[in-house]
Amino acid sequence: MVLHTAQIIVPSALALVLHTAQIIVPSALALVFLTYRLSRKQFPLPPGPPADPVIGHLRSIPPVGQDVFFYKLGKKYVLGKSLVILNSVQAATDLLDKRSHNYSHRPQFPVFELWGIGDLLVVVDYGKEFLMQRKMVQQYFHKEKCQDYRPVQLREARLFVQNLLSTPDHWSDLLFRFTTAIIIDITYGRQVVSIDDPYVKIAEACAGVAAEAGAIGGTPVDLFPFLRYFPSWFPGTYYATLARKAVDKFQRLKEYPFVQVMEQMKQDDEASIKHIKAAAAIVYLAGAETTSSTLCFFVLAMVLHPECQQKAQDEIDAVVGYDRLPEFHDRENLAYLECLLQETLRWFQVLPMGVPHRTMEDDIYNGMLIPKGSTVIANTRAMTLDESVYQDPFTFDPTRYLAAPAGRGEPYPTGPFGFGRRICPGRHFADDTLWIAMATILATISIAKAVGNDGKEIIPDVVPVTVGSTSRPRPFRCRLEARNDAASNLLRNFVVDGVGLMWCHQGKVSQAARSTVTCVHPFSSPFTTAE
Ligand code: HEM
Repeated sequence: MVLHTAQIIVPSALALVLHTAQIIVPSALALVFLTYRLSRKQFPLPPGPPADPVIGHLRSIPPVGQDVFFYKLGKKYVLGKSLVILNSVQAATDLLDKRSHNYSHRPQFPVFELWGIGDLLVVVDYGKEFLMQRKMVQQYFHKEKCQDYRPVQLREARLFVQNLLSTPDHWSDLLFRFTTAIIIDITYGRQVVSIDDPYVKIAEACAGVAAEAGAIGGTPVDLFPFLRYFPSWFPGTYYATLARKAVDKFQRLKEYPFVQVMEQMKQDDEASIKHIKAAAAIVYLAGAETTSSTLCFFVLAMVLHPECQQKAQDEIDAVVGYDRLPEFHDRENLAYLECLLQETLRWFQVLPMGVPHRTMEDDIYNGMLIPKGSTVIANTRAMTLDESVYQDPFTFDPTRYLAAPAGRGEPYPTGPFGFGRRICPGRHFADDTLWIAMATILATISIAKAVGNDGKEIIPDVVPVTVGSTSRPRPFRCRLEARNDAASNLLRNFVVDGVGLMWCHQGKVSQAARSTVTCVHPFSSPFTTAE
């Protein structure tokens, strides 16, 4: 017997629900289930599009561009059943924030389990293990604590632009190394000084695998976990096979840095070692690629909108001047740059559909039943394109946030960092990294369209590539040059402990060149006797 076939279609822009899998159960069991369901029958399931028998809507979900697919569908349907897509900030805050006690679980993630990292915070189900890891990460990344890491972020931002000017064509690789270097320094207490640093290589390898791994919680093997036990020739097992091949890369991400830290370790009990290892690994995994991809969107926006770049540079020149580089304390005086950062987060998101949540219990929302165990997805892409909130939502326009008459006073985007008890614990830290990177780049670098062999400017494609759950701009070329002599001199003169760090060119630098910038290293500090 096929369950959950009936759907009521209610046009609305709120959200929608899809039946990812309709289950065939023996009739006795179905009877129990149906009796149970009859008592809830006064509340309709949210509507969704027509489904196939057995596999439900599996065939209708595209492998790429799911955020826009759900955004368009959300204009037609309201909340639904097994897979609930929330397309409005209102629905997401009502459910994921205000009823977070019921919406903080995660669905099963067989792909992560096959990688051997099913115990990491981002995928671990709500419970004891979650609370332990979440507390640990939050303890080191709450807003005030993040100020401790600013010296490292500042140093790396300046090293990044120095290296950018030496090898401008590698700008997107350098961005990844920039965000990874910060994470590695504050997490494991190690300064990245070489282009071939093993920590960066490990992060790169894992990011590469994750980019090909399908939507988080949305691959056939996530929707039908039993597929993991089927041979690789069986339809729908592709992502399980891929995951098995990558297991060693993720184990290395978890183990390698930790082994290094163990050498400095005092004795500790086994349970805390396990939690610390997992918490450090998720920071390593979740922190670098997300931030560097957001910065790639920023570079794209600057190439396509030179007028916005000019406005931000004029503001920086007026506030910071020409004889120093931006510092964190300048932030409060750079209102346009603030809007530019927020507009970058709204324009495109690195995780346009966040990470799926799951309900613990049945819930009634706006007269509709959201059954226990539903997978709930906050579709941030749809929220940031909501015409009732943002005028011309596809246009990159930082002034939209300014009060009238300069702008329209539209709200900063809600959702790029998720919702409720699972909201990104690294958001304050990421915000600082994004800000100092943008401020330093704009103060020193001019970003322009590349010129092709035909002498014409190359206009990059604005539509990002969304593979699986993550989005980033399609690879594009651009022209990056020092803005003026003052900027060149400031960069040339920026040194760490008296020695400029051009690690892109020099490979490794000597111990003497290493920074003495001090900061607390969250996950190594519990072990080390003296830092
Ligand atoms: C621009 C950069 C970033 C973006 C856009 C971003 C976005 C997100 C989103 C959308 C989620 C899912 C939230 C939810 O389930 O509702 C998430 C979770 C998470 N993020 Fe971030 N993130 C960023 C940077 C970081 C950084 C720098 C760190 C570490 C320091 C970090 C650590 C985590 C962790 C540990 C989780 C899992 C939280 C949980 O499941 O309880 N993220 N992030």
